[in-house]
Amino acid sequence: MVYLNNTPVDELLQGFLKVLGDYRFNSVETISVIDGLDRTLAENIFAKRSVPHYHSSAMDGYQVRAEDTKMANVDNPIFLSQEKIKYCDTGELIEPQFDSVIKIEDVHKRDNGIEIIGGATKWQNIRPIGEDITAHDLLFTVGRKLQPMDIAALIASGTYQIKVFKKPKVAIIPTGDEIIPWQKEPKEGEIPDSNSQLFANMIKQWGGEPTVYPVTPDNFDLLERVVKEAWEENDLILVNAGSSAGSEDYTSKVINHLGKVYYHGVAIKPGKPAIFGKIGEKPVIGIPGYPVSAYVVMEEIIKKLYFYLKGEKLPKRKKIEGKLTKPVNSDLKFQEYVRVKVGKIKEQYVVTPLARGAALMSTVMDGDGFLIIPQNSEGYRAGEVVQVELFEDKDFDDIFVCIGSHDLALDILATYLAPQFSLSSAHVGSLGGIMAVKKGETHFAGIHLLDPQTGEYNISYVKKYLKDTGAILVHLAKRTQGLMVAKGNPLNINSIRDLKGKRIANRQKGAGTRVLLDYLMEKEKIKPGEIEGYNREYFTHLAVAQEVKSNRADAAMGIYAAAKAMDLDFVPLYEESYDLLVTPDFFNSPNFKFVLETLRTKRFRREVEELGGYNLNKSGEIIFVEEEKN
Ligand SMILES: Nc1nc2c(c(=O)[nH]1)N[C@H]1C(S)=C(S)[C@@H](COP(=O)(O)OP(=O)(O)OC[C@H]3O[C@@H](n4cnc5c(N)ncnc54)[C@H](O)[C@@H]3O)O[C@H]1N2
Ligand code: MOO
Repeated sequence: MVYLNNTPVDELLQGFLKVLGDYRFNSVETISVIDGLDRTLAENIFAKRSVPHYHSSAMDGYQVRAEDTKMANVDNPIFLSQEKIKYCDTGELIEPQFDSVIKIEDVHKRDNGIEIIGGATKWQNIRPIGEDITAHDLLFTVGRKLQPMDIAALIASGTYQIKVFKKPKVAIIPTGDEIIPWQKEPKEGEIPDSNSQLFANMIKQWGGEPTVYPVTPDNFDLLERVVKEAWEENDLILVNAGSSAGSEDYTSKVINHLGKVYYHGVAIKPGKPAIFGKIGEKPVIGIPGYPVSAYVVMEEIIKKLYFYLKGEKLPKRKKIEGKLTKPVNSDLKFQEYVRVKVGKIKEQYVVTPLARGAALMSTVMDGDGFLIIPQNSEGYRAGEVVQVELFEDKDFDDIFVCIGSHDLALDILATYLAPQFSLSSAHVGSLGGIMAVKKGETHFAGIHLLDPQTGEYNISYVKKYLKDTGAILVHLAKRTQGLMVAKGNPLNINSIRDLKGKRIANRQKGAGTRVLLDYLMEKEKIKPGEIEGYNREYFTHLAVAQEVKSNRADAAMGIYAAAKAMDLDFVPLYEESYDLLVTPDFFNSPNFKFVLETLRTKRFRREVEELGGYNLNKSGEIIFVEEEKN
């Protein structure tokens, strides 16, 4: 074994399966058929009896002999006396002397019998023995994962006990001195054990039986004891964290002591420090600690291994192709798993890469899938068509893409759209939003851009950038922009002039708030060099508010609601117009009508105004239309 080598993922999987030889998760147990949902059959099943197991009536009506009805027609009604018929309900046994059923609505009841005006054919409205399932038919083969109708059919055809594969037992061993049980409130430096539940629930989704062991501190003997115990009780053992090069990473030492490590380090990112070993015949795997690294190793390696050892077909991720909105670079040494958001604009998928950090659970939570960049590839350019493997098969028609400046009103709007629709938003600032509308990469964008010449908001930008594409500007809110300062305003900051010599947290170029700050600074003839932190950029109101809150900045330009959310003081400076810039296509779709109607409701307006610093009297008003030119 080479310590922390860099084995390509496919080579590792093949090699490790070879190491595991004939080992399989194939213990079998017998269970009642009614407990069989989602269980995997370990036997072939043949029908014990036919369904139906007797000739039965398919309708409510009268059993007759077809022969007796032959002559009946409209002009020649036939009367059948009580002895020649028998009433039956749907599903009832057909008596041997009869061979046909006439529906109740096709007969006229008479005293002592019925009258019919049409002949019945033999076997009409009768379900013969075995119509559905015939005794001795092969129903299912080994490996069938039982579904609700399967279980119903098994019961109907006489199988009550079934042999299924035992659920593979998977041990999950969280380790690390900083890791505490998930129920405890963490102090600084402590991390609640969230990964174990990630693993346990993935294992459950795969039909396995996870057991989470107590958190084990970074200690060789303690870890060895838990691994031994878990090894006795389980089919697969997962040890979490302690896989990288740090001196307290005991996982590989313990595996090597009890068995052997075959691979340490795989050429994927995130997830590279994973460990693959074997104790006795059982696989023992060390999974990296960062949640996304852990998720990638589970999805890409453990899942394949698990289904192989279970003898089941691997559930594959659905793939779609879409246009990349931003470039993604990749490390040549690794196969990279970039989490992406997917939107569907005019029948085309657009793919936006999310942040890359291996610790960012939110990138899996908010993401729709993986963009997998092969080893030895430098990545992709913006505009390239790329393939995405979806985490879940979704209906993208019900997802509205909103790329632009962020506002809390959009979050509230999202709560009104749910559950029919969801809002997939990316925060790239107002100018970024305008460009996304122009390039057809979003349905709409939130924008608030001041025209320093006219003092007017948004319209001049739409005229300038969207004169060919066309777009509709719909008003969302008037909101108060100002300075967020520490509680009690200890530095007595009351105007833009007071920022001189102070530390600020600034918004990124192209953000409406940044344009406004520059405008106000220009008016006061203040140079960027006179304000510390002018060049430190953040992407949201809350991010800059957080900087003030934690005293890394004295002030930040932003909206009242963000100051309030962070319990900061607020110095109001300017009322701006925050509008939605909508593509003509989306504007004319029924989906946008729903948005527009929501913006105009009292309830929505009031809820946003309650955040403070908002006026929604005119939300939903169409303020400017730039016609589409062909
Ligand atoms: N000097 C080096 N440092 C690191 C390297 C390296 O090559 N050299 N690799 C980095 C990479 S890449 C990864 S991935 C991580 C893997 O780290 P470990 O598997 O050793 O895990 P830890 O260091 O113990 O933890 C990392 C991170 O994950 C959190 N964690 C751990 N267990 C849990 C849990 N059960 N629930 C939630 N979160 C958990 C842990 O607190 C850490 O924040 O190493 C890099 N470092
Ligand atoms: O492998 Mo680490 O998992 O890149 O972040």
